[in-house]
Amino acid sequence: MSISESYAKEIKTAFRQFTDFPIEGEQFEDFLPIIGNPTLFQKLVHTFKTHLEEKFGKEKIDFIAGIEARGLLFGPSLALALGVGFVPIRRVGKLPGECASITFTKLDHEEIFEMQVEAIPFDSNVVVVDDVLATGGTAYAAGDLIRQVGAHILEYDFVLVLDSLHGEEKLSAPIFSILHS
Ligand SMILES: O=P(O)(O)OC[C@H]1O[C@H](OP(=O)(O)OP(=O)(O)O)[C@H](O)[C@@H]1O
Ligand SMILES: Nc1ncnc2[nH]cnc12
Repeated sequence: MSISESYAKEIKTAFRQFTDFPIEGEQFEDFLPIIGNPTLFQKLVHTFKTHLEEKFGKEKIDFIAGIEARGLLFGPSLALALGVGFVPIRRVGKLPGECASITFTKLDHEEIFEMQVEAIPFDSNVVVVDDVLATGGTAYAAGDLIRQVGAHILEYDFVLVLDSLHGEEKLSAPIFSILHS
């Protein structure tokens, strides 16, 4: 078994499943135990870093953009490991200054996400990160914000993709995921 396969196996085991969260009928995949364990957290960051450096080299990525809430928890660590900047994508009303904005649907409600327009210079190359890709609405919205400021999405990186929800079909940039289920 390769190092990346063995790390992926450990990361998979650490996910916890919660039934009927956040609403009835949903099976929630909780990745927080991974970042609660420094050894696993290192392995998570190492897996993304190794993949991104192999695919894009050390120079091409300008920013990691992390999606609220869980993309904000490991995105900065990955950005630091890669030696690139980190930019947060947050729910409306949390970021000061001029923001790009997008409205989308998440489960049973509407959400508005924002990104500061001066956070990413025109023409920058960005990797968007989050814990889980489910229906793809959140990741699509994040991608729209990146494009609104004239930057490019090199790739979306997830810890887990829920293949049965076909979120990938909504996205117009490549996807990398440590795990699929
Ligand atoms: O692909 P989608 O169907 O859009 O779902 C994926 C999103 O859902 C989860 O966030 P959630 O809103 O549950 O958590 P948060 O309130 O902590 O951001 C997850 O962290 C992703 O951001
Ligand atoms: N099943 C799930 N687990 C974790 N995050 C999610 N976001 C949407 N669906 C999810």
